[in-house]
Amino acid sequence: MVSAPYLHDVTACFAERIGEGGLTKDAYARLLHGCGPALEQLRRARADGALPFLTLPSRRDDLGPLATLAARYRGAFDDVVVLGTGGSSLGGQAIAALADRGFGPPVGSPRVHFLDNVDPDTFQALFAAVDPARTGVFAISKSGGTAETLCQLAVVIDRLRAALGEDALKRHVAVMTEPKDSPLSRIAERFSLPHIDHDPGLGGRFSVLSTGMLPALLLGLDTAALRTGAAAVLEQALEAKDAAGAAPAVGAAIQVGLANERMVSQSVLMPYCDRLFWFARWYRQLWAESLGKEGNGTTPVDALGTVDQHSQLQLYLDGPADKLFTLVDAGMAEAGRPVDPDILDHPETGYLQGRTMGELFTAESRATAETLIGYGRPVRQIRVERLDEGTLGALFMHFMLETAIAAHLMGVNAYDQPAVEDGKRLTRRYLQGEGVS
Ligand SMILES: O=P(O)(O)OC[C@H]1O[C@](O)(CO)[C@@H](O)[C@@H]1O
Repeated sequence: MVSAPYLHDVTACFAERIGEGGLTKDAYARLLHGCGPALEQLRRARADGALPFLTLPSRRDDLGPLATLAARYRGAFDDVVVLGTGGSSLGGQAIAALADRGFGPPVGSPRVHFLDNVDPDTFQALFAAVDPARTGVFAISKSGGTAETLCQLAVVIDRLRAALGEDALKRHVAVMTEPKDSPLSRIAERFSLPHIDHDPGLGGRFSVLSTGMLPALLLGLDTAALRTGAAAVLEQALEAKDAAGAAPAVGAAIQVGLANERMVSQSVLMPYCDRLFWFARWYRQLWAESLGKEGNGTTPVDALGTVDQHSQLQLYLDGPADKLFTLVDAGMAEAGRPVDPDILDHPETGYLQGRTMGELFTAESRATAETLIGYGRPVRQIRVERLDEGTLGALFMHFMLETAIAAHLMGVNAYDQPAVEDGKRLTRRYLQGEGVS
């Protein structure tokens, strides 16, 4: 059993059963051995700053400008719209879900809306719902050239300018992008918008501890705790005496080993916690875009317990045996009020009487894990005692490291996404009129 600060029983269910199925103990040991150089590479990258996602957890100096902007936005606006897509949006959404469960933000915070698509209907609905004078905008794009984000921003600026005048834009709109000439940085310059630098070495899907900070600050979350939780997992993994003691390395070896043996082609992340719904979406991009290269990779599937027990579990148990399951238990066993037996008094529901919702949640998570194991499916469980900024930061770092190490084992570059460029080129050609009848 491997444990890290904040995360418990990270691989327990499966690591103890290696050798029972197609992944032999020898093959697993060889992969674990291969994690040694991967960890060494990460140590070096942290020391020389080559991978900023490894140095961000211990930094605080970059938070100043974000805190200043967040304080101004909190004071001036009822609604803040975060524009951007992929890694420039999903991390922020995963963090925001900690504070806003969909029923409104905490007292003193604006409503934070993430618009990551270019559906005109959604934008129409947004403009109908917000008061321009009380609305702030934060556009995030690492490259500064993503068509969707530029189109979103152009549309929003147009609406704000019409409502408030051009001079007001610099108070209502800010951007986060690389410090270089780009379509986005030119817009910022032209309208004198505040510009927060996006670290050029920080790929979008590894940027959550940077791009997610403004949403966190707007919603009154503790950004230092997010980074401290990430730092604890990083420290534990990189200082472990061998790969077997580094939970992300164990996770990577299991995932890659099962894929090599053709035992899995999909990786299902199923938290039992609504607040981790967006975390699973964030993970989906991280795993897919980092590893899906040259025929490698497994398809990440984001699921939610208990909801998907009632929609996906039949397939998971009795469909193709091609999935690895990672269940996340967010320590809610004690939460909620006990069910009053006076209200639920049917003899068939005696098992619920006096039990809390949290107990039902936890029993279902355990029952699902054991049922999957009973069907011979590879399962691992991650337990956090309590979901908060620290444990969420820990989860982010665990999966970023696991992905980086898996990429090393597969021999692919985790930090690029060359194939998606083809579709972008074609989109540009269509919009320029080529091939459009
Ligand atoms: O932050 P940017 O540069 O706008 O990119 C957004 C997203 O688009 C991608 O480049 C893929 O098209 C992702 O890797 C990235 O997270």
